Amino acid sequence: MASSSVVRPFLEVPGLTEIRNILAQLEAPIVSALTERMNLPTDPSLYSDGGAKLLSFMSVRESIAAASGRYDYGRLEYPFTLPLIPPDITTPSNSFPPGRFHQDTYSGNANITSFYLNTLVPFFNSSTSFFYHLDNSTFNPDATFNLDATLLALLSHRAHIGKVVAETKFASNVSAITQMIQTNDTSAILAAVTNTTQEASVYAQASAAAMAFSNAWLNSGALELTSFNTTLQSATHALFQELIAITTEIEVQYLLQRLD
Ligand SMILES: O=C(O)C(=O)C[C@]1(C(=O)O)C=C[C@@H](O)C=C1
Repeated sequence: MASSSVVRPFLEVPGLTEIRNILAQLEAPIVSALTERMNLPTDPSLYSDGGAKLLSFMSVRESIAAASGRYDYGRLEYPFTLPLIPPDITTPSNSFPPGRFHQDTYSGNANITSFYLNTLVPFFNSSTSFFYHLDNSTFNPDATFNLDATLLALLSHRAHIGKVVAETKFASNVSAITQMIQTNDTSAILAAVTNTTQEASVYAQASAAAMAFSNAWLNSGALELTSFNTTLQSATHALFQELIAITTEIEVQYLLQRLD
């Protein structure tokens, strides 16, 4: 992992249209993982400790992932259980011109974990499992935590792409946003990064993905209630609503530190 003493590469961020395409490409994997997870029964004891068991499961995976560079500079993947990469510091000899990625200290992972445990886990109440066990057992804690970890990593990656969304917005509106940063005007920054038309299009795409996945599961003869479609739509909507809020907060926090 890069450290603050190592010279970091100059990473230029893509334009807004390209980044929105990148965000859109994460919708199907997220809804797919959500659909899978909703079709595994949940032993309530797995989460009765406020998520401690899940985080301890993830910490082992994240240590292995860190060793292979998953959380390195510019990867836009931030661990839930390990220290974060040190921030960039702008100096006269090491300037960060608009359009160049600038690492800050903020992570949205605590918000993602709390949303996951409090809002999404209650949707995970399937009584059947797609794992077939000859002894008819349905509980499978390892498979369950694996999907949780996969889904959480996808949500986190998607939300932290907000850092490059923020950078590209900064580059296209430097003087106004610089003034907002200098006056610490969080509400003006929030207004500058919010685009409700784009949010509506994210909801529509996520909803279309949910429809396609639930139809695929139902058509495959999966042991699903016919209400699965509606339940998946509700979970998907709740998820994307929160994901957009967390992405937006990551954008605001990134900009507040942009000139540091
Ligand atoms: O596409 C943007 O402009 C973003 O800032 C990303 C995003 C999102 O999370 O999808 C977040 C906030 C905006 O209000 C709209 C969409």
